[in-house]
Amino acid sequence: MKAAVVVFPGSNCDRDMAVAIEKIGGVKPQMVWHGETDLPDVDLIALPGGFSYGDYLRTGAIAANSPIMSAVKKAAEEGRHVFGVCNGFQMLAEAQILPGALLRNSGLDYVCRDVDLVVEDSETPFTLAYEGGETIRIPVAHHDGNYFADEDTLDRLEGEGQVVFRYGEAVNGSQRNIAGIRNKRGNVLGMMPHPERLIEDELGGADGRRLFEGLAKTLS
Ligand SMILES: NC(=O)CC[C@H](N)C(=O)O
Repeated sequence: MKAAVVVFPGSNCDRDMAVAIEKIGGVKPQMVWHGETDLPDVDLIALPGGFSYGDYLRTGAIAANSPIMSAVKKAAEEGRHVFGVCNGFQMLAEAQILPGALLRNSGLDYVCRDVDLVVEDSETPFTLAYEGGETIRIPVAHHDGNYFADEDTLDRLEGEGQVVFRYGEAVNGSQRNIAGIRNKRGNVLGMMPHPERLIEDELGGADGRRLFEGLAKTLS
């Protein structure tokens, strides 16, 4: 699987993402600086977690206006796979590549722990190695993970099967416990939990591994 990981000032999960892609996908991804205007010819573009621009203004808002994001938007429209984790999801929402917004956690605290996550849709290219309805354990680490959208948008997301992951417990106040959504076409996924942090038992668990296995299967 040919992949690129976009790096922003303040990214801190870019290396973990690159390691997961290389270990499971078999090919070292290209690291692309946010100031570039073109993406390499890849099948997967990953927007990693972190604190781009120190989360100033609103988290993900400045990164969403980086030069590379026009290319990311175009790639998404062309059907290439785009995967945003945590700060990457916040950027996808700010860039309006995915609907909704990630607000401050309802408890106003930074939540950093493993959480139960229900795989609502196991038919996306990102989740096909999971069972539908399965509960997995994946870490979260964020202060702005409280997913918000208006009721019509939420109903549409649910109706079209675009809710891919839902928290199996109270985490951050997200509407309808939404933890991850996809676009209508299914080639863009944004999620707050970090599957790239849990890809082997030595790290405390491997529930994140199958996401990359699914991608590798789809994109090989
Ligand atoms: N791990 C991360 O990507 C942190 C995300 C983010 N900037 C927040 O705390 O909300």
